[in-house]
Amino acid sequence: MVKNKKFILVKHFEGEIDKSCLKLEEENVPTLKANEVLTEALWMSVDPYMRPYSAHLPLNSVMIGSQVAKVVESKNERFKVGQLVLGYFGWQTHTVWNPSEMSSALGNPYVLPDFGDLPPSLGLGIVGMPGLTAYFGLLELCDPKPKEVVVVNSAAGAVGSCVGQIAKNKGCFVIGFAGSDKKVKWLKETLKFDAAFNYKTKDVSEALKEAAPGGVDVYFDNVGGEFSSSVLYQMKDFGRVAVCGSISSYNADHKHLPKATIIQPPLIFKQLKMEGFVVTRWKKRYEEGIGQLLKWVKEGKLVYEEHVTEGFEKLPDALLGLFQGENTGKAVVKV
Ligand SMILES: NC(=O)C1=CN([C@@H]2O[C@H](COP(=O)(O)OP(=O)(O)OC[C@H]3O[C@@H](n4cnc5c(N)ncnc54)[C@H](OP(=O)(O)O)[C@@H]3O)[C@@H](O)[C@H]2O)C=CC1
Ligand SMILES: CCCCCCC/C=C/C=O
Repeated sequence: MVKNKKFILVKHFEGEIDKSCLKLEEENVPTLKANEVLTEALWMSVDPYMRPYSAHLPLNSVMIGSQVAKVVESKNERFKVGQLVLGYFGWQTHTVWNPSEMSSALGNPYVLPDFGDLPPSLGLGIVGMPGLTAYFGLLELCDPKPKEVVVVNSAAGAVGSCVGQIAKNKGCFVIGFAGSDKKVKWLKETLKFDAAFNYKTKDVSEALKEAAPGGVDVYFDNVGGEFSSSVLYQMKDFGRVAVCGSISSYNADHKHLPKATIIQPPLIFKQLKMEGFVVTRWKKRYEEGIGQLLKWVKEGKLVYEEHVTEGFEKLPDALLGLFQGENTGKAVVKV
């Protein structure tokens, strides 16, 4: 009998990720019915959204998340044994699913395109949801032009590293912020960012005055809070701001949220455009985005890094690691 291992959310997180909120269970995998598919997870994703989105997950549900999985049995002619699929199947090793009954809110499971020699785990990262977030968020909301100054934070992470590289490829002057000197070195030396700073040791306003004395045209925000207030005061007139993430506040108590400097003065007097977004807005264009991102990776125009944690049982540690800045590039778990 095939066994499914799964992590159940037994308590909602309060404050930092607490591993005891997740319980590992095992169950028998049921026999397939007509039209059903059985997949086995190969690579699992850990993403910051898991912290805020899990607050709405009913207790005792399988923890949310996407995975790259292999079709191991199929009674559905659209999915063949051996194919690799990307699906939001949650934190479980084996999933029985009926393609015609899957929810489409996040985008339905799809067969990965041909990655050639590239690892299939990229389907969770630069050629997956984080890459799409960078691609659509930056290009659709910020419309960066050659020579414009683009600032991105969490810049050595999955989304940020892709944002900075797309902006570089568009001919922009790119400034990244990350949480360690090692990450800063990677941004400058490998990703060829024009400037990069460790926000833990360098004041953000001072850094921007040094690197972009004329001001910032585009700000791609992954962090929020006081960091963002600082950047907004350094924007040029008619600057564009994509509000992608707010990881600095995901662990905060929503009844006592941290305060940040007010942002209305620069928004008004610099006539800024600031827009929040969720990547699923463009789910009808995912195929286009994935095709473009994969092409850029194959052409060497996008460089990727992965932070791999070994072992399904280590998923909670890997999720916690995101909030401790452990990862350079995309954090994934090899099952
Ligand atoms: N709107 C959308 O549709 C989407 C939004 N997102 C958002 O994009 C952001 C980046 O996601 P992703 O690229 O997957 O994750 P990352 O790969 O960037 O990993 C998270 C990183 O966040 C940084 N970080 C953690 N805690 C803090 C903190 N308190 N203050 C500042 N930085 C912190 C750490 O880097 P460091 O060492 O630099 O501190 C860490 O490595 C997140 O906010 C996420 O929610 C992601 C996907 C879709
Ligand atoms: C419940 C799965 C959500 C997937 C969409 C990701 C959007 C991320 C937003 C912020 O991190």
